[in-house]
Amino acid sequence: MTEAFLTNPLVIFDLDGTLVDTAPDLMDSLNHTISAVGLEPVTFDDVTYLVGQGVKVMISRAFELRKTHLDDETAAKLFDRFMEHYRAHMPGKSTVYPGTIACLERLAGAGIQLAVCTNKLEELAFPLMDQLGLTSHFQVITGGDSFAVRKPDAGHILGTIERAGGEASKALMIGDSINDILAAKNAGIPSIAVSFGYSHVPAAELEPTLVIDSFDELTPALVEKLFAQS
Ligand SMILES: O=C(O)COP(=O)(O)O
Ligand SMILES: [Mg+2]
Repeated sequence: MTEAFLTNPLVIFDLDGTLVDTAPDLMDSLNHTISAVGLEPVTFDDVTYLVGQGVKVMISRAFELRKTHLDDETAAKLFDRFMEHYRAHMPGKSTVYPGTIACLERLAGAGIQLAVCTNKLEELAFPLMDQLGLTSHFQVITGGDSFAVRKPDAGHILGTIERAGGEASKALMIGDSINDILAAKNAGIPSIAVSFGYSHVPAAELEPTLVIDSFDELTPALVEKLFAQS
């Protein structure tokens, strides 16, 4: 119910590994990319190490995994190769996690504002969200290149809150990786870690305010409780 809140709270979602299971496509495009230089394909087990800091970091980490040097010129070429492949196959096998849409509708119905704060580049995040029918649920979507900094820098979250017309004292971050939880801590806001994403350690070890195993658990009452505690 809208009157549950005096000011409009803002719930900020991460994208990859939180709203959308993008790993199969990220891995397909990454393997297509690194095959150009003969690097051995990565596997699904590597996802938690590779994903979280955007495309450039993902490519450089694949080279680290294979103990191979990556020079700047090759990195630039491989970045273009990744972008072309990922864009061409979008939305591919990526799916919205179960219970997500119902959760977004439940929160919005209670007068909660919704935003996305992803390290994915805008030119990938925006069309992917469009194609999965997610865009209209959010007031604001910011990507890894929307500001001069990105998660885990507080500036990414604070910039998202500002664009949404929200207040840090009434904002909550929900994500799957250390970058999300650290960014929330750096911004001084509570956080929820989802246990089903691409974290390299169990969600509880990220030390969020709370861990959830499904969006079915995320209710307006829970959001209100977290603000009351913080
Ligand atoms: O694309 C990435 O590496 C991370 O994206 P995310 O911030 O939405 O998890
Ligand atoms: Mg993520």
